[in-house]
Amino acid sequence: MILELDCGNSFIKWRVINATEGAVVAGGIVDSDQALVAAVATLPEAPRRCRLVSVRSEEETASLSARLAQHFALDVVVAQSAREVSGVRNGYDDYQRLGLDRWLAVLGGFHLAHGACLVMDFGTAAKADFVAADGEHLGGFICPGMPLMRSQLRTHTRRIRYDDASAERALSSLAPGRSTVEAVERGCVHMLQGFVRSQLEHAHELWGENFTVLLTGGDALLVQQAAPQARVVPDLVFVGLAMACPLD
Ligand SMILES: Nc1ncnc2c1ncn2[C@@H]1O[C@H](COP(=O)(O)OP(=O)(O)O)[C@@H](O)[C@H]1O
Ligand SMILES: CC(C)(COP(=O)(O)O)[C@@H](O)C(=O)NCCC(=O)O
Ligand SMILES: [K+]
Repeated sequence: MILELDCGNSFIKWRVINATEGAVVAGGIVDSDQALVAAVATLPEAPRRCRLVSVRSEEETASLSARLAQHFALDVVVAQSAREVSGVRNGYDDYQRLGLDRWLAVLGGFHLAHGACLVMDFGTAAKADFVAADGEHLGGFICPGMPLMRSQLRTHTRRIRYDDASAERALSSLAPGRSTVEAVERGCVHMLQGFVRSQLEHAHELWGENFTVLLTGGDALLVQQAAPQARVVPDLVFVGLAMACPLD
């Protein structure tokens, strides 16, 4: 069994795969290292190996690795930046600066698309990355995702205040809001969908009709209607993680 982790700025996504077939046997989303340890401790069979990607600080990533080594005697392989993997070339001037979650989503996206692709990831931040048919990563865009937009409005205004349960209810429609919570939650979704449409336009300018669109991240479903042709791949970062960190 292999434990795989995707440590984002808000949540740790984890799953356990069978080392031989790669079948997913367990998984979940947790908001702390402690909660991860607790979840893994309840598994019927302890994982023997672990690979992870993190966009957290070096210290946080090292501390999580140490905790996993201590609790489960796991050897942890941490994904590292690279100029090129599996025919995909990192497009950043300084390849080490490209967020590792973006890099792995790009690797996974190109692998699944077998050609030009637009990869969009909706987590704490919203990210779009472009990969040409020859594997060249052309770069991308980063803007605030749903959690950041929402918290900026709540923090920097006096009268925008609402709870998580009403936020969830507000997203049952995208019609003009008739309350603060509806106006904000739906407004932010419209911002993200606008982002998606402009990335699609850019991809059309580059490649005409010849490209694949991949959506991932915790908020991918909020934007799906803006990209009806897109493939939603919730585990896209894990696809790239396996490519960047083969364990055999
Ligand atoms: N089952 C879930 N658990 C937690 N957050 C979720 C879940 N499904 C969707 N989300 C949403 O996903 C977003 C976080 O996305 P994620 O890709 O995990 O971010 P990050 O990688 O930056 O930590 C949040 O806006 C959250 O509300
Ligand atoms: C852009 C990000 C903050 C996204 O983080 P996430 O939303 O996945 O938590 C992360 O990919 C990152 O720290 N990138 C480094 C900067 C860059 O990619 O240019
Ligand atoms: K992420």
